[in-house]
Amino acid sequence: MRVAVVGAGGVGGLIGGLLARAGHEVAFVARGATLAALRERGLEVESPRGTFRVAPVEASDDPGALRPAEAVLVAVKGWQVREVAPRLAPLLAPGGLVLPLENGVEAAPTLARALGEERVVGGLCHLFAWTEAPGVVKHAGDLLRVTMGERRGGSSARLERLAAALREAKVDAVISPDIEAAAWEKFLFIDAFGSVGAVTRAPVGVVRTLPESRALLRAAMEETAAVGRARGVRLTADAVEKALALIDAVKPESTASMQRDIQGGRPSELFDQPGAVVRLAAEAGVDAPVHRFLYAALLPQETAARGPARPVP
Ligand SMILES: NC(=O)C1=CN([C@@H]2O[C@H](COP(=O)(O)OP(=O)(O)OC[C@H]3O[C@@H](n4cnc5c(N)ncnc54)[C@H](OP(=O)(O)O)[C@@H]3O)[C@@H](O)[C@H]2O)C=CC1
Ligand SMILES: CC(C)(CO)C(=O)C(=O)O
Repeated sequence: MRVAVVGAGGVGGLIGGLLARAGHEVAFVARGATLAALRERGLEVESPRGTFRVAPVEASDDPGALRPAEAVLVAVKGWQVREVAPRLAPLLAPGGLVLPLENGVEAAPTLARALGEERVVGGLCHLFAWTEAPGVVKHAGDLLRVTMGERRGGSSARLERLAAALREAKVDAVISPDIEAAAWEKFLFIDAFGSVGAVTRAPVGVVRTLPESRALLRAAMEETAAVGRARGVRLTADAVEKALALIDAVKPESTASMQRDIQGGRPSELFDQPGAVVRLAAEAGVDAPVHRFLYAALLPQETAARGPARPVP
């Protein structure tokens, strides 16, 4: 299968690298130091599912310079989706699909507005990966799952083909009957994990153990679930309990990627996670005081990292 991966960072480098190792034809949209490294040395992946190098690597910073693909995997940060979406049309082969892998719940609608509803499926991933150096990706732990689904619900032949390719690549591919609910389930987990982690500056083992910070985690999750339900998302009654169980299953020293970006003084997905909850709550007429606090408390640091310009929602 020919696959294009937009963004060769933690998620895109790992999944694209594994697909290439399994014999699929993979092209990357990358830029700057990452593009230079891919062209000079190829892509290096270190994962419990194998440590290997892919070389040569087909890569460009211009989506129009790459041959179209049957599947386009979008693995940039949430705010970067809005920047790249209008440039991706030339990457899509006739009948090709776009799969977003971002945290948050806005990547798929953003891509659908830019590329057409029919082109875009829903998606998300569960894994811990990061860029060690440009073109060098590390993956830790057993978790390596991609969940996807047609946005109108259920599966399709095109998703089955992509799932088969991912499984050949040793990625656990799951097709969800309700991808919107699956995305919100991940969202209420990751937003609370990252936002409360960033505000407390503590790893999950500390946050989940102190009763006061555990209560904040739960309150954030309940608020996000209420916003989702007000918007018609079919979250199960035990969605918050399931998200808390996931928090309890994570290694105690873990932090979420948004939290690491905030603590590292880098631009983060603040506007795509707690900022999005505040925005989506206002649209749905739901009060979201916990997220208004989390967002306000983290905004000065985000502004310092980005300068005064905010990404356009
Ligand atoms: N890392 C993880 O473990 C997980 C992450 N996620 C989610 O996946 C998404 C991606 O995260 P992650 O992989 O960690 O992010 P990274 O920052 O590691 O990777 C994103 C990559 O996309 C590149 N990029 C951004 N814009 C462009 C562009 N216009 N053209 C070419 N390349 C571009 C970036 O380049 P540059 O460095 O130049 O900006 C970077 O290499 C996020 O939404 C995250 O929340 C979900 C589950 C787990
Ligand atoms: C917690 C984790 C690794 C789970 O997939 C994640 O999504 C993130 O850190 O952004």
